Amino acid sequence: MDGPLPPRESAKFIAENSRDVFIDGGGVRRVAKLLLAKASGPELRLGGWKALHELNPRAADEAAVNWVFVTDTLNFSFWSEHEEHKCLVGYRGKTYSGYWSLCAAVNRALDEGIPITSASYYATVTLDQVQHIFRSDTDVPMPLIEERHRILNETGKILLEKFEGSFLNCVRKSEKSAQKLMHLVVESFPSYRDVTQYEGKKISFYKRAQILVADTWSVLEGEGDGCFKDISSITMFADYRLPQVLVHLGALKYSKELLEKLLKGEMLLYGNRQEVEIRGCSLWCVELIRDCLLELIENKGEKTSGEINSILLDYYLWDYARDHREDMKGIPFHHTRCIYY
Ligand SMILES: Nc1nc2c(c(CN[C@H]3C=C[C@H](O)[C@@H]3O)cn2[C@@H]2O[C@H](COP(=O)(O)O)[C@@H](O)[C@H]2O)c(=O)[nH]1
Repeated sequence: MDGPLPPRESAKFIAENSRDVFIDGGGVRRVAKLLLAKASGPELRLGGWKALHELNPRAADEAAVNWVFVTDTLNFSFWSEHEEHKCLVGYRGKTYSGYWSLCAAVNRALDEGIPITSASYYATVTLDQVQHIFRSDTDVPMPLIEERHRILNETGKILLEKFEGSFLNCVRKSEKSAQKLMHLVVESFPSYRDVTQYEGKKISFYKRAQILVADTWSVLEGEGDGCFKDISSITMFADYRLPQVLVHLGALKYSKELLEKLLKGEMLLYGNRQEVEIRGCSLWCVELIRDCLLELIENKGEKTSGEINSILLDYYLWDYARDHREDMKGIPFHHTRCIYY
């Protein structure tokens, strides 16, 4: 049976057939120009992953790779129905929300002597222990906590059975190919199988598998086992934040009907046509921004610190969304509750 279209081809197909989400060529060029000004800065380079984010591991060793694996295994669905009422985690004097609340909880557990990044621990961790580890400082728990527990047990058991309990062994089996690692992750771990249908075709986004490869590349600083020769074949990660920031920057537009639905906070089911169009057009939009940016860099003869790829653009735009939360308040993000992003 033939597999789904790969993410990049899926996104192109969706963008060509989309009925409620559109890419704005002028907006794409404006975003590329915004990024051109940053091309030689600290944000658009591999080192930013550690330099700009205090919760990410400093090391580039096996423990750091297993930290990335467990956080990206749980890297989904942090949004809350009411923005002012959400899960928060305090860690070392700072309060974290969203994705960072997950990282803060992982680091807090490690500080408490709980080996949350060890497969031999999370393969049999109980729901009570998971609720304690990811406890919130507010009365709003981290969303999908039961699913997170189920996925930890499932993933831990597979990592023990197939990769002697360490994700670094999985990385080494990929022989420094980002594509091979992405497919090995999707084949081995069911919760990473971010695939659905669109207009009769099987399509894939593999959002968590792609960000896992990207974060592995980042934590290993692009060297040794993390020196993936095809890292630039990884696309942006189709989550719920990137669409919001692309609309805010004018590179993506919604139909009136879809915008009204999102402004009302209506839920979209995973695999729903409009949800797929939001994710697919966002992915394709970032590919076009990257192409435009690379052209601008070449025309300007701009020096960059290394190859600019969709991963670095994605990281930058995601961080931009975090830093401009207030400015983006009027732009809705789509509400889909699932384990894939
Ligand atoms: N496209 C894209 N989506 C990303 C990330 C990250 C974390 N990566 C950072 C960590 C280290 C690196 O330096 C990266 O900067 C999380 N997410 C997704 O966002 C959503 C959470 O959003 P909020 O509710 O605002 O926290 C959720 O779907 C989550 O899966 C990314 O980078 N790109």
